[in-house]
Amino acid sequence: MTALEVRNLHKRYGHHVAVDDVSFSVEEGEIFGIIGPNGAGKTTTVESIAGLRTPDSGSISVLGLDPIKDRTKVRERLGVQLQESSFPDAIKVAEALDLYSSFYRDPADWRELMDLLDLTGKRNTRYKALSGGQKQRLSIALALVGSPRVAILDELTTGLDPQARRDTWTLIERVRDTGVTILLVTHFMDEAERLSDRIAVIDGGRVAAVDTPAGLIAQANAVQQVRFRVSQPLDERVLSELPDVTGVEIVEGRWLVTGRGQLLSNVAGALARAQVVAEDLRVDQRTLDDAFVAMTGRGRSAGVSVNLREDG
Ligand SMILES: Nc1ncnc2c1ncn2[C@@H]1O[C@H](COP(=O)(O)OP(=O)(O)OP(=O)(O)O)[C@@H](O)[C@H]1O
Repeated sequence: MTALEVRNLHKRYGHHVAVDDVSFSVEEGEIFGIIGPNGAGKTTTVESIAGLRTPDSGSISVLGLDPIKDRTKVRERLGVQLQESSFPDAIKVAEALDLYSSFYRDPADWRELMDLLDLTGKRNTRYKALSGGQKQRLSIALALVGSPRVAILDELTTGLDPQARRDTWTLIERVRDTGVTILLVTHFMDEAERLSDRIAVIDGGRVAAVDTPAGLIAQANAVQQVRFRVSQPLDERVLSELPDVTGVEIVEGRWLVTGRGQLLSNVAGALARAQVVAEDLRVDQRTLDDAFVAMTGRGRSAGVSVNLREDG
């Protein structure tokens, strides 16, 4: 069943068009990522889904309900963790969870949630005394306390250290495993790639592509490189004449082959046919980050955080 359906969404602020004909749908049980440069219209889109902004035109359905007309019913079913949530400094973790759960007719067991989010040891700690990671985990817990069927998580791991980010990812997967559909807005390509079943790339208020992470990487057909040394002489044309190869260089005895598509298997096949053994073979693995840059023409300078994969 479709959990979320956004059709031809438009939203402008004065003369500025923030969202320009955005459409996508999210199936129940999916983690659906939204990525895009700063100012792309991501927050405006998810806040419209949450009923916090009124679109100029287009339609939104959350589990078959309209976020504006059916506001109360949507609130019962949709959990929202937005950017920069803040709570009263003096409130304690358990108090905040207890208070928020009282807003819902059929809340989750907040003690279980506190446990799931590894906050039980901090139950009597005041908000101001929590670390950044603990505050973030509390805001996720509060987004889930109403037992939502759909959760919106906006910039989930901004400001967290690498270990806390990984712990948060594991946690989100656990939440998804309980059947919650998750809409994840993120600047972090590694986060989107690791967590999302499918991703929408939004750029300039428009959807540039919707696909699985692997599909987006393949669609972008980004440039790849294969590097190796050879122990026997090799005619450069064996490689330069291969389909999809755009460049061959030899730098200090090291071959560097640049190309697209099935570069690695093409190069490996050509070397095998020439009976040349490649040594110290390295492949620059393509990531979602490369696909994003290829699709939007933007990288770090546009405010996109680039996280190199550890195995990259
Ligand atoms: N309340 C507002 N009034 C005027 N302009 C706004 C308002 N909110 C957003 N905008 C503008 O609309 C555009 C889209 O903003 P939005 O916050 O949706 O983008 P975003 O993709 O979430 O960006 P970021 O990644 O920086 O959070 C931006 O150019 C922004 O400056």
